[in-house]
Amino acid sequence: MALPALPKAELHLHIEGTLEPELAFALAARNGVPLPFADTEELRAAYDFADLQSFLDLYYALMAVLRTEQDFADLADAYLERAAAQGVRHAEVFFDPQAHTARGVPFGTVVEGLGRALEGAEERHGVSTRLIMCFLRDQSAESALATLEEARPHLDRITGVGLDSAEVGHPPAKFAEVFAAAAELGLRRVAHAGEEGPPEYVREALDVLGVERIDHGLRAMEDPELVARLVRERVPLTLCPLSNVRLRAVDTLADHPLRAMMDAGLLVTVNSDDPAYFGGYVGDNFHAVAGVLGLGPEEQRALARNSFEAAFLEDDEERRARYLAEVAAHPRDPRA
Ligand code: HPA
Ligand SMILES: [Zn+2]
Repeated sequence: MALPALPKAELHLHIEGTLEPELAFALAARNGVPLPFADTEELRAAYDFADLQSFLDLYYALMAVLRTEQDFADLADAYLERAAAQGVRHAEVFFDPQAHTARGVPFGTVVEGLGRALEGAEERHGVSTRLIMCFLRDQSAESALATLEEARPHLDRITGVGLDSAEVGHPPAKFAEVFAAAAELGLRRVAHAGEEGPPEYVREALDVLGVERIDHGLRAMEDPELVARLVRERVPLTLCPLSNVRLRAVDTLADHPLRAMMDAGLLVTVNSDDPAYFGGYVGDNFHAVAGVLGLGPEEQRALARNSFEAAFLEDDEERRARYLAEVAAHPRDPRA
């Protein structure tokens, strides 16, 4: 008998990156949107990325099939079902509103569709949720500010803001004003930094944007002083091992610094980033690193605890305590 999946929170997940080829083709048919691929097999064959940008090009192109509130609800519900099957009890979900509004899909269509699926997730899948709106860092600061304005009527659905898309050449400081405005509105703050960009971007995200978690943060390891600070301040890092291999931030999974980061005392978590594109959901990421980096059951349990500690659950500490108790009570594998 297989053991039940280890309970965990997923904190770094782009909902548009959960668009599986089968759903992409179903939505393309439903909406009459042509796709430049003959079938799912041909589409999957395109998932051979050289770097972040080569992935982003396909990621944005495929979003063309997402048009209606129902499309966004279906996308999120499909993710939540898969995530629940891999032990996810709490999911903090990113979305990229500018990628949709730029092609004529209203902000409200996106957020109401996603919001509908997320609010039903506890009952349908046993997963609690938060929604985090990301600004595209390769767009202008003005566009980010306009997006925050569009979000105002929907803030009851949005917990925080993030920063994603092409990193190099777009330092966090470019978004100082919109992050300050988001903080004024009571929104939590995170940012991608140190995926392809230098350690300086991690420092800037903390000092200029006031972020509470760093998404990726891999390249922080090049800067021992920064590592010491991240340890001292217990800044969570949301790592995505399979993503890092697919986008060539690391050569192979065996070269991934996850274990070194744990050993350095960093508060790291394991996440899936864009699971439809990178070969696995969060449980698959756990299995892969456990096998290749030799993480035993207690180390995996520590990663699961970290995920609940790093979650934005300050408004529901009872729930956080319940999830941590589930991790503690998770049955030990008698073979381990
Ligand atoms: O891995 C990523 N990095 C930056 N931006 C992104 N947008 C979706 N996935 C990613
Ligand atoms: Zn990401």
